[in-house]
Amino acid sequence: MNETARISTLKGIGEKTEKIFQKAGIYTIGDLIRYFPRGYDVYEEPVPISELEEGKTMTVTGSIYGRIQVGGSPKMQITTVYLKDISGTLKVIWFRMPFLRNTLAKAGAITLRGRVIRKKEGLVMEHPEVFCPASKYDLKQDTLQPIYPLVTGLTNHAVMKAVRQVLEECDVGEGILPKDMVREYQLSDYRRAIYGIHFPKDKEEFYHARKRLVFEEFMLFILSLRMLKESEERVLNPYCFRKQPQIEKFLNSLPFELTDAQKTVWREIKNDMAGIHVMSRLVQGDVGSGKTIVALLAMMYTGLNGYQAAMMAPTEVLARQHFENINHMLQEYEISLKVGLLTGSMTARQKRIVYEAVEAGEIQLVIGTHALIQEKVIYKNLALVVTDEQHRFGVKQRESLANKGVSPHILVMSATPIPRTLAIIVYGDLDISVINELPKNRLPIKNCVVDTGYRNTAYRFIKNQIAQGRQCYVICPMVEESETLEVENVTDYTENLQEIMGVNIKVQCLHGKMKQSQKDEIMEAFSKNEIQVLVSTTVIEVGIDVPNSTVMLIENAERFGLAQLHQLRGRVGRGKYQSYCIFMSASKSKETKERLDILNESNDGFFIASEDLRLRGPGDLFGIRQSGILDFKLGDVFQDSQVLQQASEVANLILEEDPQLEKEKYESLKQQVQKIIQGGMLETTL
Ligand SMILES: Nc1ncnc2c1ncn2[C@@H]1O[C@H](COP(=O)(O)OP(=O)(O)OP(=O)(O)O)[C@@H](O)[C@H]1O
Repeated sequence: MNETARISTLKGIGEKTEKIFQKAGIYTIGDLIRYFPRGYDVYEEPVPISELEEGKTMTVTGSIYGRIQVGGSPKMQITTVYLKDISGTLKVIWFRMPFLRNTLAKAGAITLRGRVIRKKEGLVMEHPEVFCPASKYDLKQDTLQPIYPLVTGLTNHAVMKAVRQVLEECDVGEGILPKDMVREYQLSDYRRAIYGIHFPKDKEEFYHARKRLVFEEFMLFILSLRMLKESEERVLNPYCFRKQPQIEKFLNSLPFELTDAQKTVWREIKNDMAGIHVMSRLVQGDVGSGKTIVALLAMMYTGLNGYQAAMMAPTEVLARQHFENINHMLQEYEISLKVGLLTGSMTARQKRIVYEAVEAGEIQLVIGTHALIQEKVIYKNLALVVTDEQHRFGVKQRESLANKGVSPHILVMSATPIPRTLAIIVYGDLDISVINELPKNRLPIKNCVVDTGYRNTAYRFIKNQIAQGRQCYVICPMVEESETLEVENVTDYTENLQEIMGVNIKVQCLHGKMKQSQKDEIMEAFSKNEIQVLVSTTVIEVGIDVPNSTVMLIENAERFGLAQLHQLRGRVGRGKYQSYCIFMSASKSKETKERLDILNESNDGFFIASEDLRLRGPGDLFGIRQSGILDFKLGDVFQDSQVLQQASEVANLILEEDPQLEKEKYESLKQQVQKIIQGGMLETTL
């Protein structure tokens, strides 16, 4: 019997049963071997009847006391007995098992394992598994019994029986990992791993079995991804980028020096742009780490080389902010490049003027929302597109540009703090740069978590900061599921706060329902310090950069996720002044406190992400899981991040040693990789 044999070759699986197995996706012996349990049931030591607990599955040993009754209807016969031990008596019932009567009648001591429920007459054990004589239970005690995912008609027992038969009669092979690697990483032998995942003797055996299989699963995936990437034809770089002395001059005259991390990333980008192939690079860095300046450098570099660059921002407010900043810098440093803004809310006439200038090449740098790509903008010679991860510059957009005859360099900016190995998987088709340090002049943000009783003190603190020339954000209490209420809420809150702050301080609200032009005006006034306190919903979450703002007061902090709070807090602490974040919470729950304390303790996005993971479990960290990219059969990219790291290292080593997997020892590995690539299983990632 080999792996490709149909499961009907197994004893006891006829045509009808085969169909049921097929519904669960099990066609062959190989499918069955890799039909892993979704959990395990532990057969614990029997307890005295008096210690049984309602709602639990438990085990008791005793002897039958009194008569064995079989009643109910002919269709639903119910067998009822009483089991007795020295601590008490328990009623036990079985459904549709009248034949048990004979076994039970002859039994001495028996062991029963089943769910305990409460009925009128007291605790009852319903439909338990019978071990007769009681000593039969010894074999099962302390073992882990697999619980398989099931479909209608398929019982756990049927899967267990079939798997057991296969493992007894079939050679499961040696797996795809070469022996030397198994030894080096102290992985379990493949046969033992397969046996151990289905029928582990104990938790340790399960752990080792799972580790081996997860390792294999991750490595296969990463290897396939890399090989696919290698085999893909990368577009040759049609652009000619030369050194631009003006860039060096600009860098030298900036009021700050780039951090080492920024310098490295900038070098990587320059190399890419002058390289053989078109760039596809992700720049990852925590909030405020200085990604934007690197993107601006890349854009200037493009412009100075005689090409056009486009930057797609996630919101109009942000697009305008980038537009103002870059314009300001170009003027200040006398760089003669022209910048255009293109957003959805502009009038048709305003847009047409920009379109024409872009087409004529009079504008070299275009900043905008995704209107940049969606609408019919014709570029004279587009050579760079900067975008953010929310607008992942996917295959589709690339195609739509390619159709217009352009394949620009692509630069994606991301503030999502995910580990590098994971980033390699999530952003499979991009090269990755990491800005892993904050600018030197930064003072760590001082945090505090307080209850609403502290509000007046917080307001006094804000007044004090404003008296010193600084500015503040207040994130308004959230109102669930009602945008209208939320608007009312922000407006009322603002009026109230204005009264408290007095006439010399300008308090202004900002919310998503406002007209774009109004939002722009407010943001501009705020960046000029004509407004001192900005009361806002979370619209300011992404990317707003006003370094003079030093206080962030977040009302109802308990209602936000950790990642979102970290992004919000990232709006302060962006300049040379000491900044503060006040998380105000109306909740007294212990969990909320524990969550907010994490932010109180640390300003590090990676740490916060990992703590978020620890508290919430591998639910949906930053929405990545929702994308469906990371659905592995056994492995969990968050929980098994160490194994992922190792698997990634090994994949690298293998490809370095044998890029085409031609050596004999990699034969089965190669077969699996080809199966994955040809089966299109990686398409969601690329
Ligand atoms: N090396 C540096 N030294 C000092 N200040 C810097 C440095 N690099 C950038 N800055 C300043 O720090 C602030 C934050 O930088 P930037 O907006 O580029 O961060 P970011 O990584 O894009 O942040 P976010 O993810 O929050 O949008 C800006 O005001 C910028 O001018």
